[in-house]
Parts: sequence; C-alpha cells; structure tokens
Amino acid sequence: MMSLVTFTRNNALPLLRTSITVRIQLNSASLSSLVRLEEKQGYAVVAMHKPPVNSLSLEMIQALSESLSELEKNKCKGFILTSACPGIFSAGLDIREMYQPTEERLKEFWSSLQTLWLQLYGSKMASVALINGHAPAGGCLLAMCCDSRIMVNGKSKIGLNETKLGIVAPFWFKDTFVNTIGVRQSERALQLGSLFTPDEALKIGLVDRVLPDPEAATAVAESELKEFLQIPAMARYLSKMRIREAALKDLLENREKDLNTFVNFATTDAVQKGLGIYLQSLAKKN
Ligand SMILES: CC/C=C\C/C=C\CCC/C=C/CC(=O)SCCNC(=O)CCNC(=O)[C@H](O)C(C)(C)COP(=O)(O)OP(=O)(O)OC[C@H]1O[C@@H](n2cnc3c(N)ncnc32)[C@H](O)[C@@H]1OP(=O)(O)O
Repeated sequence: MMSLVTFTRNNALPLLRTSITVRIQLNSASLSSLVRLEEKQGYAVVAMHKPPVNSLSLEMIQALSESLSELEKNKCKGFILTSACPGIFSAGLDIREMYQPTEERLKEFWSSLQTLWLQLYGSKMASVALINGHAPAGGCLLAMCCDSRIMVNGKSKIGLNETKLGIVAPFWFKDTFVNTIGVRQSERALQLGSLFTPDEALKIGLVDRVLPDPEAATAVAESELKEFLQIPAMARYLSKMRIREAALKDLLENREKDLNTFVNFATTDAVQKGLGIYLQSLAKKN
C-alpha cells in the first residue's frame, strides 16, 4: 500500500543556538498514513489526515503518538501540529469508539489517549498548533497541549463541548483547560460545553493569534515556533514544566483509576443512549 506520509528533505541549518544540526530522518515507511510528517528547516510539520474530520480513533491516536516518537528519536526540536483536511483541525475523539464498544478496545483506546496526552503535554519539543478548522473537545485538547495556538478566522469553533454530548471532560482535560484559560473561564465553559469563535477564543486566551487566512496563519505559526526555538531548550522546557508538571504527575499516578472511571462511565446506559442520539444527530445533518 502506498504511504501517504510526505517527507521532503533539505539541507537544514540549525535554528537553535543550543542545538547541533537538526536533521530529521523520519522512518516514513513505518508511519501510518493518518499523519503526514514534513521536515522543514530545523522543525517538522505534523499534519493530521483522516478525512472527513480527523476524528481521533484508536488508530489515529496511535499514529500521532508514533509520529511524535519518531520526531523525538530524531532529536527534532519543534513541530507545528495542524490538519491536512480543509476546514477541520480535529473533531475530537471518534465517538464511534465509545459507542457500543468492546471493553478490550475501549480500554486500549483510552490508554492510548492517555499516552498521547502525556507525550504531547510533557513534550521537550516546542510546538505550535496551527488550527485551520473546527477543534471541539479532543481537538481542542490537542491544540492546548502545544506551546502556542494560531487559529485561522472563519466559521470554525474551538472548546471543550463534552457536556453537550452528556459526557464529562476527564480531570486531565480540565487541568489542561485551566492551565490555558484559568479557573473561572474553565468552570463556566466546561459546564456550558462552550464552543468559541476564533475571536472569542482569542479574548479568553484559548488561542494566541487569529489570522484571516491559512497562508497568513502558517507564516505566523512558523515565526512563532522559531521564537520558541531561539530560547535555550532546557530553560524553556523546565519553565513549561513549572506549569504542567502537577497535571502530568496526577495522571501518571492515577492512570489505572482514570481508565476504570472512563470505562465505567462510558458504558453506562445513560451515556450510551446520549452518544447514540448525538451520532444520529450528526448523521441526520447530512
Ligand atoms: C466522571 C467522568 C469521568 C471520565 C470521563 C468519561 C468519559 C468521557 C470522555 C470524554 C471525552 C470526550 C472528548 C471528545 O472529543 S468527544 C467528541 C466531541 N466531538 C464533537 O462533538 C464534534 C462532532 N462533530 C461536529 O460537530 C462536526 O462534525 C464538525 C463541526 C467537527 C464538522 O462539521 P462538518 O459539517 O464539516 O462535518 P459533518 O458532516 O458533521 O461530519 C462528517 C462526518 O464525520 C462524522 N463525525 C463528525 N465528528 C465525529 C466524531 N467526533 N466522531 C466520529 N464521527 C464524527 C459525522 O458523523 C459525519 O459522518 P457521516 O454522516 O458522513 O457518516
């Protein structure tokens, strides 16, 4: 099967004062076609490609994890996380993974998501989310794990809308949200399941910049990442950890408990009924 992973190589010069030449030798053959990796000068672009909406299925989550591991293995210093599906960053968790699941797959799904979050939120690499479309729930979580968020203006929305589906954002989603926009805004938005327009998101600090079109947003994402990469890497990473380490530690110490809570909660009749109705409403739209 042809791999959709695109990989262009060039003679990269180091961007980091503290780094040696950043040369990413991606093992594209072993990577999934769900994520496109592209090498740029001293950083990488990680583009989700699971049409139509980049929903985070088990395979997609694992593909993202593998891509990050590949970058780490190659001593990549930074990356831009974006989407190769027009108008969509990510529709969040694939709801079909949670609806009428087998227990075995549901556990693997959640455990893989925990791993991805630990990897992304605790990453030594600098990262910028280039949010070029809708980013509800898990999509918003991915963006919040990055060090900076650049959003393209338009009709897309971003936020943690879990309550609208009758489900509850886990504590580590909440921690990430609170660390990004603060306690009061989080408390309100989590309860209401608010989805924000780019300008609203900018106002509450959920995104850092809003640009009128994808080209302008890409240019700003690149310059933003370069700014992060110019800071001595260890100092930058340890400063990030000052904010994030408590949340990371909390999940690391409570992984099993969180997994059981999720499985028990997701498989209740009420949640299954709610997810079924939500899936139908998405299908009816079309
Ligand atoms: C006590 C508590 C303890 C523990 C917690 C326990 C459990 C809770 C875990 C909670 C975590 C949840 C995080 C999540 O991410 S939940 C997912 C939330 N996502 C959404 O609500 C987004 C839904 N989708 C949309 O709103 C739109 O699709 C979107 C705006 C993204 C794009 O709109 P567009 O018009 O462009 O596309 P659509 O026609 O709507 O969709 C195209 C097809 O894609 C399917 N689809 C969309 N989203 C999803 C999804 N998230 N999962 C699976 N499938 C999805 C949609 O049905 C269409 O399919 P077809 O009709 O073409 O077959």
